[in-house]
Amino acid sequence: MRKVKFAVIGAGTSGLTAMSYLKKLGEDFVLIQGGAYGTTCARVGCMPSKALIHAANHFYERHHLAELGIENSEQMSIDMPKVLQRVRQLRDRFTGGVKSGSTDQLNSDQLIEGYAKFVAPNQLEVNGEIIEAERIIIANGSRPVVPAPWKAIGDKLWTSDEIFEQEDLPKRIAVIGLGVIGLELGQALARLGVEVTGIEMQNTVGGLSAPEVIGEAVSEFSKEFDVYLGQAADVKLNPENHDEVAITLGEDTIYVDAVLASLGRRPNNDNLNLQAAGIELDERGMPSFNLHTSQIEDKPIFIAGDVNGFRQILHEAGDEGRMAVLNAVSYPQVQAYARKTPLGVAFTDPQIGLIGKRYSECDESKIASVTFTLSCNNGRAIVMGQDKGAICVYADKVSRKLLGAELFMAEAEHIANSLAWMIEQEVTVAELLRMPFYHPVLEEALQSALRQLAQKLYPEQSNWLAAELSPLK
Ligand SMILES: Cc1cc2nc3c(=O)[nH]c(=O)nc-3n(C[C@H](O)[C@H](O)[C@H](O)COP(=O)(O)OP(=O)(O)OC[C@H]3O[C@@H](n4cnc5c(N)ncnc54)[C@H](O)[C@@H]3O)c2cc1C
Ligand SMILES: NC(=O)c1ccc[n+]([C@@H]2O[C@H](COP(=O)([O-])OP(=O)(O)OC[C@H]3O[C@@H](n4cnc5c(N)ncnc54)[C@H](O)[C@@H]3O)[C@@H](O)[C@H]2O)c1
Repeated sequence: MRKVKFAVIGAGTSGLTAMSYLKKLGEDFVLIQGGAYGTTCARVGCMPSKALIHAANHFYERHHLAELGIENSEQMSIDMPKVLQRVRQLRDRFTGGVKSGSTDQLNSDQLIEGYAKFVAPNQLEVNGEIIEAERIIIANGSRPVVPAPWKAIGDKLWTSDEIFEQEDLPKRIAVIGLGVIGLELGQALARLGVEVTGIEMQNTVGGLSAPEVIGEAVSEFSKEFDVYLGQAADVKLNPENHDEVAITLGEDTIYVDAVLASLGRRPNNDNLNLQAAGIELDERGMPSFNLHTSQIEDKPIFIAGDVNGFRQILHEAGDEGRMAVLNAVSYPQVQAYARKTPLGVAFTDPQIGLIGKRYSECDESKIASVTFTLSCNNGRAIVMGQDKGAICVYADKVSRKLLGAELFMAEAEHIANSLAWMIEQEVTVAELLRMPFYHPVLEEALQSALRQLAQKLYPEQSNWLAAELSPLK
């Protein structure tokens, strides 16, 4: 048996953040990593997906160059194996960078390769070895949801773990689940020339909840690939041709060459035998933990990153790793930390930005909201050929503070970040309007939406000409 003060399970973004702090402090720790190194983000997540999207968007631009007077662009062709090879080259560069700055720097006492599971409240077993740790940080991530019956289609079933490994792409792919992964990859595949069928069981895409923004998004994506909403799909091999997958959607059957399942990600806590640590699990198999401390019950055990099932995105995984390690070090004293304003971006074209409270989470009687469509009048969007999409902004009627926004517009990533900072600062709509907006920029669409919102929020304000200026103090 090995005894250590700290054990960190999982060398992903969250676990590495925690480990690096323990290393800096010169603490006695082990990092236990099962599976490939380099983090989900760099290996099969954020980075390879953005590399594929980048190539797809450049290729797709050929359809719009003629209207700018640039000729012959429609004759461009694509070398798919080369596109996929570049994705893997970039992935290797990113994972190499992660590894050289983290796990490669650990000695054999600090790094254990293998899958950890609890055998007692403070004991983990890895490869038959028992590690006794005073404090444990669980950061072992998540994996794609794959319905068991779908596995019958064998290697025609892909998730984000398999897609970037392909040497080439087939003619027809069904993307089932149009959340963030399904939309990002589905649109990229379509832009690379694959016939994509997108299927989503809810009546929305990409996590949007503001009705008019959903409408704009569905209408835009439907121009590039077939979109079926409110449909649960049945997936089987075509009994008459095992080279094909048959997807049943109500009365219809669609035949494809492969299926990309993008149905969400399941926390990996189920491979940890948490019951042996005396941890109670709820009906979904999740432990009870504090979102502000990362602590599980009152135990010296902390849970961070995708495995806690809270917000499965990178900056949250990093924050939770920080919170978990600070509290693991100070245990039994634990500090509660504020969570940051929710912020999500889908790297589609146009992009989706979800900031602050979701529109669907708001009590409509307590908010004022405005939806501004980009086709209305935004000079920069028109010049860029991006005058499509919509912005929904909403604020509390009493405090007049901005509560959230749902964006479907070009380069939403930048406005989404700025809006998250503003909501974090609890600004009112009037305060926001008193900030500078450059011309001609896409932010002017936000300014237009905020002006309309202000008309609703400040009915007493008769002179908006003055209201956008701050008197000199
Ligand atoms: C296709 C895709 C695109 C994405 N794009 C974005 C994006 O653009 N922006 C964004 O913010 N987020 C994005 N994400 C989400 C982001 O990648 C994750 O939120 C983040 O990587 C989670 O980090 P983590 O540390 O919790 O887990 P991980 O990085 O998954 O690390 C957990 C590690 O623990 C290991 N492990 C599992 N079980 C055990 C065990 N029992 N013992 C030891 N080790 C174990 C796993 O093998 C893994 O290496 C994307 C995800 C995917 C799949
Ligand atoms: N840009 C980003 O930040 C980014 C990109 C990719 C992934 N991620 C993270 O990865 C996580 C997983 O992404 P995801 O897109 O797989 O999950 P998701 O939860 O965003 O979307 C899954 C979608 O699949 C649908 N679905 C589930 N079962 C279905 C079925 N049987 N038939 C049809 N539709 C079904 C759900 O209704 C949902 O809309 C997300 O939580 C996200 O935060 C982030």
